[in-house]
Amino acid sequence: MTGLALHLEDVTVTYGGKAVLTGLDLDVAPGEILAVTGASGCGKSTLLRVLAGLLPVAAGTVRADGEPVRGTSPDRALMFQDDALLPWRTARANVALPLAIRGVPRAERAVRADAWLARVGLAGLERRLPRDLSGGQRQRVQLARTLAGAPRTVLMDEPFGALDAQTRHGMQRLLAEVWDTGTTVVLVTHDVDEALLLGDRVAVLGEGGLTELVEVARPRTVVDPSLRARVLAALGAPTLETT
Ligand SMILES: Nc1ncnc2c1ncn2[C@@H]1O[C@H](COP(=O)(O)OP(=O)(O)OP(=O)(O)O)[C@@H](O)[C@H]1O
Repeated sequence: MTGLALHLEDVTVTYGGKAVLTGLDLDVAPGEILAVTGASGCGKSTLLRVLAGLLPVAAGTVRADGEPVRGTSPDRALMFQDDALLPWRTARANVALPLAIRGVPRAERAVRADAWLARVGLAGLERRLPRDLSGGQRQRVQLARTLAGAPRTVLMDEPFGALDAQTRHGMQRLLAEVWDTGTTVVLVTHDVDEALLLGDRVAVLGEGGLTELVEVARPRTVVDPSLRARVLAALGAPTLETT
C-alpha cells in the first residue's frame, strides 16, 4: 500500500466570511509524517477537515494523488480529538466498521478487529461498550478503528491527548510501526516534543498560514534542541525554555 501525495495550493478557508487559513501552500509526500503544531485557534483542525474533504475551501486547490478532493474517502481517514465511537456498538463492532466499508467478509471482520484491539493493548475488552471503557481506552479503540481500514492517509487530531505518559509512548511506537507500511500521516499536536519525535517535518501554523517548516532527520529517538528552539521561536515562545 502506498500513501497518498497531498497538495494544497493557495488555499483559503473561511467561516462565515472570516478567513482562518489564507493562501496556504503545503505538500505532503507519500508516506511522509507531517506534524502540524500552532497556537490554539490558528486553524490546525480546519486544515485536517479540508484534507479529509469535510470542509470546502473558499479559494485554492486541494489534491490527493493529483485528484481534486471533493469529499470524504476511506483512503483519507480522520481520527477526531473527541470521542467518536458509536456508543451502542462494542469495541469489536466499532473497529469492524471500516472493514465492512472495505467489503471484508463478515466472518473475517471480527478476527481482524480483535487483532487490532490486541495491538493497541485491549485484548479481552472486545465486547465492552464505549461507556464501560476509560477515556484512554476509548481513544485506543478509535486508533484501532482508524488503522483497521488501512487508509492511505491518516489525519490525526491530537490522537494522544487523553492518554497517560506510558500509554502515549506505546501508541507512538505502534504508529511508528504502521508508518513503516507507507501510510501518509498528518498529525496535529500541541506537544512540540511529540511533533519533533514523530514528524519527518514539523509545520508551524500561525495567523492565516504557515510560519515555519522544519525537517527532522531519522532516527528520532531524542529531540534535537536546535530544532526545538526553532519550532518554539515560530510559536512565539521564549527559546530558553528547552528543558
Ligand atoms: N464551524 C465553525 N464556525 C465558525 N468558526 C469556526 C468553526 N470552526 C472553527 N472555527 C474558528 O476557526 C478558528 C480555527 O479553528 P480550528 O479548530 O481549526 O483551530 P485549531 O488550531 O485546531 O485550535 P485548537 O488547537 O484549539 O484545537 C478558530 O478561531 C475557531 O473559533
